[in-house]
Amino acid sequence: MRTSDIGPVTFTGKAVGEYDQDRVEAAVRELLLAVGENPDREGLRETPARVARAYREIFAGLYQEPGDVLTTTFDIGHEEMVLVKDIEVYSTCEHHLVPFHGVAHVGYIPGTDGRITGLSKLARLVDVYARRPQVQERLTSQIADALVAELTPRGVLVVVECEHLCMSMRGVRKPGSRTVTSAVRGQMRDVATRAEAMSLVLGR
Ligand SMILES: Nc1nc2c(ncn2[C@@H]2O[C@H](COP(=O)(O)OP(=O)(O)OP(=O)(O)O)[C@@H](O)[C@H]2O)c(=O)[nH]1
Ligand SMILES: [Zn+2]
Repeated sequence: MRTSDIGPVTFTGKAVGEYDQDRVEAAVRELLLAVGENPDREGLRETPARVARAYREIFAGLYQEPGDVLTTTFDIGHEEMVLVKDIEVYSTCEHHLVPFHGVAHVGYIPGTDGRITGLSKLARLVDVYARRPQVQERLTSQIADALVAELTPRGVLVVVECEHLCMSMRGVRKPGSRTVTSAVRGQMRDVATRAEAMSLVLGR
């Protein structure tokens, strides 16, 4: 567990083993057989290997830590809010293993040392947690807690808005519905600060 001036932080959801390409390939072949398909027909012959390569990418975040991407920090003495909006999110619902996708808005107020990180690093951090089997609420809070631990900022706000294909293409079948989750830490909890951040998020 790591701590920061905003509070204790735990990270969960990392890989418990190594990515096993051969095993994924065998499992996809088995899945195709189980749904009644013929994995040896021409169009499917390469599919298990292809899916195994794709899953390596889709679940790459299982093998990364926030510290791997929040590598570049600058001490420029900037103490005001920094917000990156509309960071594209592609993740995988851990209940049905189908995608959910949308955008994340990530904002923070630097600590008293004025230490900031590269803007692209915020988007990379989103990917670390999105590229895992996920639920949207955990994705949102993990991004916030990682920023707290790595940057010791005075405040953090993360808003994630996604459409879940498990709700669109199957099940309740409600395409177009969007789920909004937020995680607020430290001084971003102050009513006026939070209102300023939310107005920046919503002012498209
Ligand atoms: N809170 C939360 N729920 C999610 C997320 N992704 C999917 N779900 C929900 O997880 C629930 C799983 O419910 P179950 O009843 O176990 O599964 P199911 O029978 O396939 O449910 P339906 O989707 O309603 O058909 C569903 O209500 C999904 O909408 C997420 O990111 N956060
Ligand atoms: Zn789902």
